Amino acid sequence: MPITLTQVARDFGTIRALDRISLTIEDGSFLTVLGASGCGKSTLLNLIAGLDTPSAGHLAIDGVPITGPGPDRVVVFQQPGLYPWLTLRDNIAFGLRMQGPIDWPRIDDMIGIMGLRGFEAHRPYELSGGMQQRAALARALVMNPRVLLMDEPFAALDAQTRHRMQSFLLELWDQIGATIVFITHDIDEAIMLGDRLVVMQARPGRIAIDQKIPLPRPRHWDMSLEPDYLHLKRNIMAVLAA
Ligand SMILES: Nc1ncnc2c1ncn2[C@@H]1O[C@H](COP(=O)(O)OP(=O)(O)OP(=O)(O)O)[C@@H](O)[C@H]1O
Repeated sequence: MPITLTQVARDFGTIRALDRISLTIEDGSFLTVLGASGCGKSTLLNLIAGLDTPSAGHLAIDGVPITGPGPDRVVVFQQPGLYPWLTLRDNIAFGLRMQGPIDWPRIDDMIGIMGLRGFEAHRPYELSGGMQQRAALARALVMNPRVLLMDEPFAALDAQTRHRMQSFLLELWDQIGATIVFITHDIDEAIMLGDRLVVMQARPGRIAIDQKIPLPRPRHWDMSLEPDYLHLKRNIMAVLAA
């Protein structure tokens, strides 16, 4: 069952951050949301996460109104936000503490999947940026969310690490089958990752493009030289420049 947004608006004082957003996000799909700074991307994500409430319209998941955060929806931010005093393993387990006894074998499996084995006892400052972000992703995934909300999760990484993390996320998504809503400033990242792409425009924040990405999976970077890809990218650039 999908996430549905119906005529959603969000005002901050006189600023209309989002205006009449209607969107259906299919279960298990990968939606990328692209737009210039200030067009309401984070506001949209926060509403889906239940961290904020709309000024008008409504949001639902499986037809049930979203009234607050829930364990079915987990957010991954640009900054990994690991606790500096905890080891990598304890950081990853942190979210599960609230839910009763920690399933340590599951934590250790996730550490393996993330390629972090051997670093369990390290503190965040002893890890590279990419490793910290993988730990943040692991911390989110051990919660077994149906929906992963990602707010520019790779924006702070260098280009190479970013490419590695993008490929890694696609492989992971293939295995976990969660719905992903992924916010980015980066056109190539938006096209390369998503099944579907929403491009937003600012003041007020509105959907300017909402379309399926016509590229087969698995994705490869050399697809970015194909005519379909370049055509889509050119259309998006025109909208972003408008
Ligand atoms: N808590 C808030 N109080 C007041 N204004 C806000 C608040 N949150 C967002 N806004 C305003 O709403 C608009 C949309 O902000 P939002 O952070 O959603 O944009 P964004 O597309 O995520 O930007 P960026 O890419 O820079 O993160 C902006 O004009 C912002 O100043």
